[in-house]
Amino acid sequence: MEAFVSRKRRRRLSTLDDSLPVTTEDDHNEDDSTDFKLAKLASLHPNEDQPALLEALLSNNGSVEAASSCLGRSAASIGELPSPRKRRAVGQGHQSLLAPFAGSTHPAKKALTKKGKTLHLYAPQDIEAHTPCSIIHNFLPAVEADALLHELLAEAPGFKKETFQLFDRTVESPHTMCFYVDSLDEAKAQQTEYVYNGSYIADVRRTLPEMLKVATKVKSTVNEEIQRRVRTSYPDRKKLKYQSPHPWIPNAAFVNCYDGGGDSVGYHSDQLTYLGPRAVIGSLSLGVAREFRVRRIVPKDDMASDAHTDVSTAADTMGQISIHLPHNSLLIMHAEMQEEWKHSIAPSAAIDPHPLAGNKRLNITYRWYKESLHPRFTPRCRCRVPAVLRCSQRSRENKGRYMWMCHAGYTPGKKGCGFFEWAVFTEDGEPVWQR
Ligand SMILES: O=C(O)CCC(=O)C(=O)O
Ligand SMILES: [Fe+2]
Repeated sequence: MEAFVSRKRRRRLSTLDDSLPVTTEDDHNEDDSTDFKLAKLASLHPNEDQPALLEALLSNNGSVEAASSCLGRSAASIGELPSPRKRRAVGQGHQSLLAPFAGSTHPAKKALTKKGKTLHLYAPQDIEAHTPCSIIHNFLPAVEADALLHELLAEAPGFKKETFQLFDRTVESPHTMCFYVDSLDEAKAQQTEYVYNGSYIADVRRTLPEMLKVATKVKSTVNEEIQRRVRTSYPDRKKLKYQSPHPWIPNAAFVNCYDGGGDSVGYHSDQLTYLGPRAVIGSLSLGVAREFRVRRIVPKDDMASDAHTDVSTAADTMGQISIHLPHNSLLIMHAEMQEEWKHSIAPSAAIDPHPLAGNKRLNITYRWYKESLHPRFTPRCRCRVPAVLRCSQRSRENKGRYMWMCHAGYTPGKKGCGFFEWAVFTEDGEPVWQR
């Protein structure tokens, strides 16, 4: 904090400042620009990411002090804990249906998970009742799944690790991946127009023949599943606010490769920038079976009320659910997933090698890139880079609101401009441009 207080004040940046009310509580600081306030907060809460800091600032009317105490209530309790939290070992055995919920067409009202615990789910009925996902086992005829796996195994040695920025550290994802689109024109546009983590993707490939064939089946199944979910699980049997009423069209895919149990992907929500609100994703697993873990996002305000919650355990407040993803299973992440839950592929101490893939798991996440969210339409930040679309998840006050933000914070070596603008969408999730 000292360093920031004693250093020369930075130039006031306009856009974010305009959207943030300047508080009178912070008497001496009311001239501080928002990025200065963010920097102060970041120095006080190094474990928080920039969006979380910004949300804390927003929901505390721009007061660094109030935002810090809101974020800090949980951090302060670290010292009070007598010992590091002990994780209880969880049985890995297969399970039959969760009897009381079997046959239910509605998601259970009461959370089944508890702080620090992992609930393992295998049966499709349980998965759809307790998570925002549905799963179809043995999705493709066996020969087709094998052909697709062969096609991807031949590609995988050329895949790369993704890099992203965590404050001033550049971090590599602990698995490799590659991006595929359906036409050469689209690949060119992706390489020159679409920005991810502040840079362009150099290696964008054309969807392979087996992938394309399978995409047709994924498309019809995902659309059927969306309709079924609306009928069986959503209030008044209506699609969610901001969810598209149109059929889902898979036109892009990230293919992930996990080579051995050590490869993984940490908890995250998928970027909505080009998919829009309430995105649906079809995720096909091939090769080694792995655990897909999901957990509900808990607003910071709720966590703060738990005296024994610290920053490291906060994520675990509600516990997590592990979904077993065997070879040839299609997982559908429904419209409520990205905004309200996070997901990950957990590292695994032991895996069963697959006859074709050995230690590898290949995964295709089919996505629908919306033309209306092409970067030629979306706002640019002051770094002149298309802004990133995020959903406010951590503060109760702004929960569910969408915002356009400077891409930085995710970009290796870039500092960012602090750009922020609330995003406006129609009921059907189409962007409404304010300019
Ligand atoms: O490998 C998986 O099943 C999930 C991958 C994932 O989360 C992603 O590509 O965003
Ligand atoms: Fe993801």
